[in-house]
Amino acid sequence: MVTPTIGVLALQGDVREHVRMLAASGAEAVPVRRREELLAVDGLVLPGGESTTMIKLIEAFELLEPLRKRVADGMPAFGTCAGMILLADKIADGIAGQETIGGMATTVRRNAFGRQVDSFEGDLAFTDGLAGDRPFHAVFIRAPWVEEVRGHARVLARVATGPATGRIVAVRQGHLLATAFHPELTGDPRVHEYFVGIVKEA
Ligand SMILES: NC(=O)CC[C@H](N)C(=O)O
Repeated sequence: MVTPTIGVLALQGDVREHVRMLAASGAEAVPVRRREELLAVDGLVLPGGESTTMIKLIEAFELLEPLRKRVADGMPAFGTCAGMILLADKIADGIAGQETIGGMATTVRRNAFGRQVDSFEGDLAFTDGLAGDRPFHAVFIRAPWVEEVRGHARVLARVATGPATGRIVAVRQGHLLATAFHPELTGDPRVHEYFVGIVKEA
């Protein structure tokens, strides 16, 4: 596939920023709101926003089962922040009964960095050659972290400084990718390019 078509789930959250980054990373980017649109894409980005709101909208738009099925059937998906929560099999502190799409063998903790450090920025060193030799400047906004990875989920990056040092903030499991931060906000296309590569391989 020369130019993959990658959808951005467009029910809530920072959709436009992802569309722009995907377009700059060698993909055709399209918003996805309906089942037929979901079925037509080669991969999907789940943006940041508010995971409790997003899952309600996903249910209201009757997308939960179609999303679960496409993810289970191998469609590459990339979740950022709230999107990372949506891809996790478990939420450590979710409001009672908060559903996820699931698929990644991870447990995430919402708003994990706490109130004082609500939002912050920092440089990350990635494994897996994702970022070459240069650190990736990451923006965290009321971010979750990954409390635990199981099975085939692999850690790609951890927080490098401060009280949260060592916390897992990027994970890959085969065709699934998740970051606790917002790579769509900093103008550095490396994480999006990496995801476009996963979609091309799939
Ligand atoms: N920037 C974000 O996506 C924040 C995620 C939000 N705290 C949630 O739990 O859904």
